[in-house]
Amino acid sequence: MNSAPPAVRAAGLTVTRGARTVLQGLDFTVPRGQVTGLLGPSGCGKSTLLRALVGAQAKVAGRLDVLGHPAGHPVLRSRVGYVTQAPSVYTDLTVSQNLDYFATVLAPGTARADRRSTVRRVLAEVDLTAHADHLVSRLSGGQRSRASLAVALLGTPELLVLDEPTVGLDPVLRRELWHLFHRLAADHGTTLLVSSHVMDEAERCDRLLLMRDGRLLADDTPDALRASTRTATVEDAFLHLVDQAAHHQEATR
Ligand SMILES: Nc1ncnc2c1ncn2[C@@H]1O[C@H](COP(=O)(O)OP(=O)(O)OP(=O)(O)O)[C@@H](O)[C@H]1O
Repeated sequence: MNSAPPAVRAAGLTVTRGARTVLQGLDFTVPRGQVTGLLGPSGCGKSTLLRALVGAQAKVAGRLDVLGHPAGHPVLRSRVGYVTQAPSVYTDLTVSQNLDYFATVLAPGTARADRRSTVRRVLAEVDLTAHADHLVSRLSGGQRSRASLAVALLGTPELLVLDEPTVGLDPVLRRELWHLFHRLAADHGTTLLVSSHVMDEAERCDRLLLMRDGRLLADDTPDALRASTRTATVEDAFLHLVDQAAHHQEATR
C-alpha cells in the first residue's frame, strides 16, 4: 500500500483549446513510485493533459497539483522530466555529445567531471553505454527513444511524464522500454506517467487512467478494471466502459 501523498492530484481539471473544451472536469490522482498509464484513442486529450501537468498548456482551469505544488511552478522544473512525442535529441551529434550539451544547458557552471559522471549515469540507466559514441542518426528507433529519455533523466526527476514513448516501435523494443520504466520506478522510486493509445500496453501498467473524448472513464489498476467489468483484457474493459457511458448518456437525455 502506497501511503505517500500522490505525485499528481487533479480536481475539476478543464482545458479549452480554441473553441473546444478538450479536457472536461477531470478528477484523478497519480500515486508515487509507480508506472501509471494514460490510455485512450488518438485525439482524446492525452497530450493536452500531459502538457497541463508540465505547465506547458494555456487555458487550464480547476486544480492541478504536481509534487505538492501548482502545475508549472518554477520549483518543479528540475523535479519533473518531460519527453514529448517529437525526438528531442540532435541527430548529427553522438549520444554522449547530446547528453553533455543538455547537461550544460540544464545546469550551467557544473564542473566538467561532475557533468561527465551524470552523463555516464544516465547512459547506464537507459542501457546506451555501448552506443555512447554513436551518432543519433545511426541509432534504431528504440535507441533514439532511450536517448530522448536519457535527456529527461539528467536532472534525476521525481516525476517522469512520457508522451507516447513507444509509438512506432516494434514489440521487442516496446517491451524493453517498459522494463526500463519499471526499473526506474523500482530502483529510484520515480513516478512515471506514460501515455499510449495502444491498449495492450495498459497491461504493463501498475495503474491506469482510461480516457475518451476529454473525460476519464476509469482510474484503477488493470486487475480491478478487469474484475469490475468482468472482462479478460483491459481493451475489453475499455470497450465495456465506453458502451456503459453511451447508455448512461442516452438514459439521461
Ligand atoms: N493547437 C490546438 N488548437 C485547438 N485544438 C487542438 C490543438 N491541438 C490539439 N487540439 C485538439 O485537442 C484534442 C486533444 O488533442 P491531444 O493532442 O491532447 O490528443 P491525444 O489524445 O494526445 O492524441 P494523439 O494520441 O493523437 O496524440 C483534439 O481533438 C485536437 O484536435
